[in-house]
Amino acid sequence: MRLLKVATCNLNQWAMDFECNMSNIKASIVQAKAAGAAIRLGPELEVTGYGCEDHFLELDTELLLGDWTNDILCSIGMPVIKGAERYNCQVLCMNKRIIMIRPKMCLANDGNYRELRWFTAWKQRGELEEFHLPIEISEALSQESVPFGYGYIQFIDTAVAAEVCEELFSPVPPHAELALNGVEVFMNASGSHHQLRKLDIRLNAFMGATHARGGVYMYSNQQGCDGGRLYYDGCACIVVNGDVVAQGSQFSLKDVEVITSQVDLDAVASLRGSISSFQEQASCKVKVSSVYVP
Ligand SMILES: NC(=O)CC[C@H](N)C(=O)O
Repeated sequence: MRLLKVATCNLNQWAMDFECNMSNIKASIVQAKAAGAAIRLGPELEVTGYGCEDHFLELDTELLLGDWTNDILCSIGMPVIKGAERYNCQVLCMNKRIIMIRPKMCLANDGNYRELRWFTAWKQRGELEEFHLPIEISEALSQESVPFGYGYIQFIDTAVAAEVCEELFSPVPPHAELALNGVEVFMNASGSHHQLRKLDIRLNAFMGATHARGGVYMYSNQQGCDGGRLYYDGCACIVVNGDVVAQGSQFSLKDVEVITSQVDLDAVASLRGSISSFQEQASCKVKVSSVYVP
C-alpha cells in the first residue's frame, strides 16, 4: 500500500488584507502538518485574495520564510510577473524551496469572471522554462531560479500536478493527459463563487475526472466575501477514483477549515491497470514535462 495523507482547505481570504491572508495560510499549514499531511493545497490567489480587481495591477506581496514547508508540499496561489506578463499561479514549495511555478492556462473570463483583464493565460505546452526569482526571494531562499510552466512533480513514489480552477471545466482539461503521464494526485486551487446548483456541477466534475481514469482529486476554495460583490462558498473536497472521501462545509463562518484524508495510491494504480482504454492511450501519450524531486 502507498498511503498518502493529503490536506486541502477553505480559507476566508480578503482582497489586499495581506496580514489576515498570511495568517490564514499559516494556520492551514499548521493544521495540515498536525494531521500528518504530506500535501497542503490552498485556494486560488490566496496570498492577495481572489477579488482584488484592478489592485492586481499593483506590486505588493508578502514573503513567507521559516520552516513552514518542511516535509510538506504546499501549493500556494498568487500572481507572478514573468518578463512583461502577469500570470495567475500556483507556487509549489517544499523544504524551503520553490519546486515549480504553474501558471493558469485557461482563465475564467465569462459570467462574473474577468481574469483576462489582469492576467494572461500560459499557452506554451512544451518544456518548462527557467524563471529567475526576484533578487529578494533568491537571496532569502538561496535559490536562483525555478521551472515555470505546464508540468507536474515527479516524486519517487507518485506524481502530483496542479490544475487551476477553470481548467477543470474547460473542454480539454489538463488532468486527462496528466493522468496518462502517471499523475495520481491533482490539486485544484479555486476561487469559485456561490451559485445555486454549482456545487453539484463541481462534484460531478471531480468525480468524472477520476472515475474513468483514476486519481486523487483535491479541491480548495475561497470561503466568504472578500470585498467584491461575490460570495465564495468553500466546499473543499477530496475525491478518490470517483468517490467523495472528504468534504468541507459550504456556508461556514470559520476563517480556516482544513479537511484531510488518508488515501491509498495503489487503489489509483489498480483502477488504471484495470481500464484497458486507459492503458492503450497511456502507451502513446503526449509527454508532459516534469520536475523530479528525490
Ligand atoms: N476562478 C475560476 O477559474 C472560476 C471558474 C469556474 N467557472 C467556477 O466558478 O468555479
